[in-house]
Amino acid sequence: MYTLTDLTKTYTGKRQARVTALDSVSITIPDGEFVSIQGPTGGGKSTLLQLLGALDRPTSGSLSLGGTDIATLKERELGRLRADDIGFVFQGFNLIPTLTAQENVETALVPQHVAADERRQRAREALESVGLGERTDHLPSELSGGQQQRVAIARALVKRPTVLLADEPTGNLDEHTRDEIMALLESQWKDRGLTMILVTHDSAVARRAQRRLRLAGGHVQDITAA
Ligand SMILES: Nc1ncnc2c1ncn2[C@@H]1O[C@H](COP(=O)(O)OP(=O)(O)OP(=O)(O)O)[C@@H](O)[C@H]1O
Repeated sequence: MYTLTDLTKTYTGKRQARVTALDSVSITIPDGEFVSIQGPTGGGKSTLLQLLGALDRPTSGSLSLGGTDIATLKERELGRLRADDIGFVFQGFNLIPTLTAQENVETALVPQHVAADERRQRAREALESVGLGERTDHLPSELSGGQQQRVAIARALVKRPTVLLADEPTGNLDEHTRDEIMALLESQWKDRGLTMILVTHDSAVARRAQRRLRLAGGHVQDITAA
């Protein structure tokens, strides 16, 4: 479970004034929940996802995942948390263009020191689970956008995380492919009992979540019933 208490993040640039990206946000996200986050540009969505993903630390307040306070972890421990527990999916897929689908998925297991044989086996299974068992030797440039996102989802899930964070995962896809990717994410969420947190500008996507949050001006609001 995530517990956020008075979570605040400010950025201080060299020349610009201080920006409060998140302003005293307090929410809990139970294990296994599917949450969507919407809101205007600059509202703080990416900042929140970065904190939830242990990619950055809050300025003040606390953020705990399963009882571990992320704000107090050392860099190495943050790295281990990211490598073991948190899968990321991005709008732009972020695949390595010179590696095949299979190799891209295997890279997620390197920080976990999984032996090469097991890496190959698990990556193949992950690609099969996203419907790409026949495409393991293709380069990203040889795959469609939807297929590339499937590889990225396999890469996020092959390490068996407890949390999946997705930043506009369907932002680069047409409506039909968007629906296919959402169906895939939802089936993986159910099968694996993941906590899934998804940032989106697309209300059709956001409505599929169990709980809908809106972030604007650094403040969070529950709009599930809206
Ligand atoms: N590294 C940074 N340095 C300074 N200001 C930043 C930094 N990152 C974000 N901000 C500011 O913090 C605020 C929140 O930004 P954030 O990227 O979290 O919003 P967002 O809701 O994800 O927006 P978008 O929908 O455009 O991606 C904005 O005012 C932004 O300019």
